[in-house]
Parts: sequence; C-alpha cells; structure tokens
Amino acid sequence: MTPTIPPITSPSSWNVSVSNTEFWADLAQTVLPTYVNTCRWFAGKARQQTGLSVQTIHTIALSDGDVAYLLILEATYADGIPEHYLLPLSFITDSVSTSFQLADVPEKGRIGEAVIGQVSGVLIDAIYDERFRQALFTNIYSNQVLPQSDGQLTFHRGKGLDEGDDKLSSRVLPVDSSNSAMTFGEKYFLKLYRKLFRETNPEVDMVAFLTDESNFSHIPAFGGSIVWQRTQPDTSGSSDHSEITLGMVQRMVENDKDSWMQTGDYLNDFLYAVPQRLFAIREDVFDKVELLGKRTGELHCALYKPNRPGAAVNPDFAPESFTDDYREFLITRLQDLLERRYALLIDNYTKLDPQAQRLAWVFMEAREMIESFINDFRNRSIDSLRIRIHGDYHLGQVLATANDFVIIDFEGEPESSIADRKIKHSPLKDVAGMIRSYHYAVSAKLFNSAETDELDPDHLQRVSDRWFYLIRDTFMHAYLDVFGAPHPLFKNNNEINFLLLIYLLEKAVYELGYEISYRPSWVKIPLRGIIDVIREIEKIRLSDGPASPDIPLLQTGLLQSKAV
Ligand SMILES: Nc1ncnc2c1ncn2[C@@H]1O[C@H](COP(=O)(O)OP(=O)(O)O)[C@@H](O)[C@H]1O
Ligand SMILES: O=P(O)(O)O[C@H]1O[C@H](CO)[C@@H](O[C@H]2O[C@H](CO)[C@@H](O)[C@H](O)[C@H]2O)[C@H](O)[C@H]1O
Repeated sequence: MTPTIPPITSPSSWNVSVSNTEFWADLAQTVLPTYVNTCRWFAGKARQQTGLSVQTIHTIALSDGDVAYLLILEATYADGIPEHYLLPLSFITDSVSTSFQLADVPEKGRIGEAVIGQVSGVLIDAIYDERFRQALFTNIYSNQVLPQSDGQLTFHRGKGLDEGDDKLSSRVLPVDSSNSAMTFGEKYFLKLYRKLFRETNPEVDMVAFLTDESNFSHIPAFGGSIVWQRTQPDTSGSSDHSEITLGMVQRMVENDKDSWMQTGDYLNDFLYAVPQRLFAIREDVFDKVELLGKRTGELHCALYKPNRPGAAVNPDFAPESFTDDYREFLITRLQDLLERRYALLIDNYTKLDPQAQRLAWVFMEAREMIESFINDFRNRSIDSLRIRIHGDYHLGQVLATANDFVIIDFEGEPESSIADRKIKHSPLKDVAGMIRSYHYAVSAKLFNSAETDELDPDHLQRVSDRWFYLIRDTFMHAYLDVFGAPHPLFKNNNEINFLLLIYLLEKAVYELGYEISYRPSWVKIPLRGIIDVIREIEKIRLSDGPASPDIPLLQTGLLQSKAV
C-alpha cells in the first residue's frame, strides 16, 4: 500500500459505486498506477507507460449483501497497443463480516485507504476476500449468467467439478506468477487471468480438446470457466461480441513440487560434488528426465490428429505444413523480437554486471549473422509438420506427482497475442522450451551457489555444459522414441536440428526480455543460451556449401542414430 497518498474519497456508498465515474477516474490517476507496478502480473513494468484507466466495471454480489467489482484496466504505452488487465476490488471496512479479517490480507493485496460513502476502509485485491472467492466458485458451480452493463459474465461448470462440492473453503495460493491462483477444498484450482485478450484463452481450448478428444491423462481435468461475453465494441472499435476468458477451474493435482524444484533438488547432489571434482548424477535423475521426455512425446501425439478420410476435421487442431505464410510469420516475429531485445539490452546495459555485459557484447556483435540465419528459413526445404502445442513449456509447467508428471498452464507465451498463441508450430518449439529449462536449472544452481564461489568460471561452465548435454540428450532420446520411425511430424534429423535451433534461439531471446524485466541478476542465463545457438550457427556457416548442404548440429551422435 502507498501510505503517502491520502485516502480516496467518494460521497456515494460502495454498493452503488459502479456508476460513480469520477471515483474510478480518481482511483486510476492516484493509487492504481503505483499499485499495479508492484504486481507480478502486470507485464508493462519495463515499458514506457502513458496512462491507466478503468475501462469496464462488472459487479459481483457477495453472500452478505456486499459487492465486489471486477475492474478491467486499460494500460497505454508510448509504443505498441494498449493492454487490458483484470483487477477484482473489495472495500473492507469494520462492518465487513467477522469471518474476514483485514489482517489476513497480505501487503501486496492492499491497494489503498479510502473513505467511501463516509465509511473508512481499505481497498484490496478481492482475491484476498473469502466472500469474493466463494462468489466466483458458487457462480461456476451453478452455471450462473450475470448481466452487466457491457454484456454478461458467464460462469460455466465443467465435467471435472463434482456434484455436492458447492461449499468448500478457499485460500489464495502463494504462487508468484502472471495470474492469480486459488484453491477450493484443496480439490479444485481456480486461475484468474490477469492480462486479458479479446478471444477465448488458448488454455481453455487446449484443456477441453485434450479432455474430450484424446486419452492423454497427464493434465488436470477441466472444472469450468468464467467468460465475459461483450456486447459493446472495445476502444479499437472492433469486434462487438468477443468472448474474454477471465478464469478457469481445474482439478487440483496433489504434488510435492513442480519439476523445476524437483530438478533443483536433484542438482544439489551434483552441486555438492563439483568442488570435489566429482561428476555425480543419480540414476533416478535420468529416469525422471526420460519419463518427462516420454510424457512430452505423448502430449504431442495427443495433439497430432491427422485428417482421417471420412472423419470430421477439427481445423483448430489439424496438422499443417510449413507454409510460406507461417515462415514469414516466424521470421517477422523473430526479427521483431530481436529488434526489441537489442533495444531493451542497450537501454539496460549499464545495469548489467560485467560478466553479463561481456555476454551481451557477443550477442550484439552476432546480430548480422543471426539475422541472416533467420532469413535462411524463408527458402530452406522443410517437410515437417506443425500442430497446436503447449507454447510456454518449461519445468515450472510440469507438476511432479508421486511417480509421474502432470502438465499445466496451456496459456501459451505471456508476451504474445492470443491469436499468435493459437498458431501451429513444430512441437520442437516445446522441446526447445524444455531444453532451455534444463539449461536454466543447471546454470541457476551452479552459478548462484556459495559452494562454487571459489571455482574457476571456465571450469564451472564446462561442468555445467556436461550436465546439460547429458540431460538434454536423454530427454530428446525418450521424446523421439515415443513416435517411432518414420516420425509423423519430423522429416529427418537435419530438419529436427534446424528447427530446434530456430526455436531455441527464439526462446532464449524471449527469455532475455523476461529476465531483464523480472530477474535482472539472471540475464546471463538466456544470454549463454543465445551464445550456444550462435556457436551452432557458426558451425552451419562453416559447413554449408555445395559439398555438405546440411549436417546435423546438436548432439550429432544421438540424432543420427535415430532412424527418422
Ligand atoms: N491443477 C493444479 N493443481 C495444483 N496446483 C496447480 C494446478 N495448476 C497450477 N498449479 C500451481 O499454480 C502455479 C501457477 O499455475 P500456472 O498454471 O502455471 O499459472 P500461470 O499461468 O499464472 O503461470 C503452478 O506453478 C502450480 O504450482
Ligand atoms: O510460468 P509463466 O507462464 O509465468 O512463464 C514465464 O515465467 C517463467 C519463470 O517462472 C519463465 O521461465 C524461465 O524461467 C524458468 C525458471 O524460473 C525456466 O525454467 C524457463 O526455462 C525460463 O524460460 C517463462 O519464460 C515465462 O514465460
């Protein structure tokens, strides 16, 4: 909460504030900009913000007669299109039900003090209000439709929400991510989306497809959704009937941790052995990596639906070739991403530590070579296929259960538009995501630990690379094994390697922006990833020629041995 700002005041009472435009304008100009910039879910922090306004307000009735509001905030920037965010708001006063205590609201949930209708209280993010959480869940359970001034809120109950589960106690999960998460009776997981788009969230599409049209059981079952069906045009004047997904319920998965944390635990053995010049990996680490490779392959098999003669085609999921349009899309996207990242890197260069600055230089000096590698993609022969994929696949998106894995968060890349997140890619984009994540895991562990402080950085780099390559190849091996030969989605090893490099580059460049915005001390990790790809591109440039038009690049032994 920002104590320097005096309390917001409004003459009308909280329950009728929805129509008090002056109050919302005041809020948007005073406390809200400071508040949203403290929130992990607000992605505009690193951009030059030019304004914040309350675009739409939905009213949600609470069981004690009070109300909460769902604010749709519009954030504008010096460049690029505006973004929209969901902020649920409750006003907590002394008269609020005794079951709810202001003391239970963490500092990060407190927006500011206010005097509304002559009553003093605190405006909070309503996810911390048990009454609001109950209202969301009860509305989903009973398939409610709530008319609003702009369209309606439609609460939909899915197959995974059991009869009789309408009164479960809830809590906010302490996950720090791009959305907000809560649980009901420790049985259901409700995700409230923060950054909003004019279309159905791909996560709902993907989870529904996998639940209804495949036997893939390594995702949590679908429990329902919250959708805002608009009737009014948005500020751009386009689309007057868009469906905006605000939330989704899934079954809660009993898990100890996600695979990021599990891998981190496994890496502890490795870390402690490094100063003794021992290379320690337990067999069960390889077993886990193999199992994740297998589950990833199975996920892609479930998402791969060839058009069978006579069978109804679901065009949203039918495989497609590497068309000129797709190539152009990917090239433009990568070029644009690179341009934005170079600019961001230059703007933030002086804030980087000397080692990160050296890596940044290598990246900057390789710009021309990277761009010509990307341009090559336009004319290269590619006969592999594209399908719908996870899109933001990394170790944090895989929950580790007692003996297996459950894959979550099918929302796609947070930085992309929803339309772009639904574009079909080679599934190697997901594979590249997981490979990058293993690289992150070992780098974060080895380079951020007291145990290795005294070690020569070059030696540490070699040790880290050894672990990474072993794990990467184990994952790839298990992944490719799922499909057998010939592989239905990849033409041959050359294509696998080329596409992997393209997606590895894209992912690492994407991550560079993520780290500059959220974890500047980790910037070195994606920079090292980018430099790895640069080294591989250099090898292609050396080998590309009439005599050897293509050679397998990554872990040649492994990939050549697979008959695809
Ligand atoms: N179905 C589930 N069961 C249990 N925990 C879950 C479930 N889905 C997500 N989580 C937990 O919540 C965290 C955030 O969920 P995620 O879908 O990744 O949200 P975000 O889109 O905000 O990143 C996960 O890392 C995991 O710890
Ligand atoms: O989980 P999100 O959808 O919010 O994904 C974003 O945040 C991730 C970090 O939590 C980020 O992932 C990067 O860091 C991970 C380790 O924390 C690492 O495993 C991933 O490989 C790396 O990309 C992700 O990129 C971002 O979209």
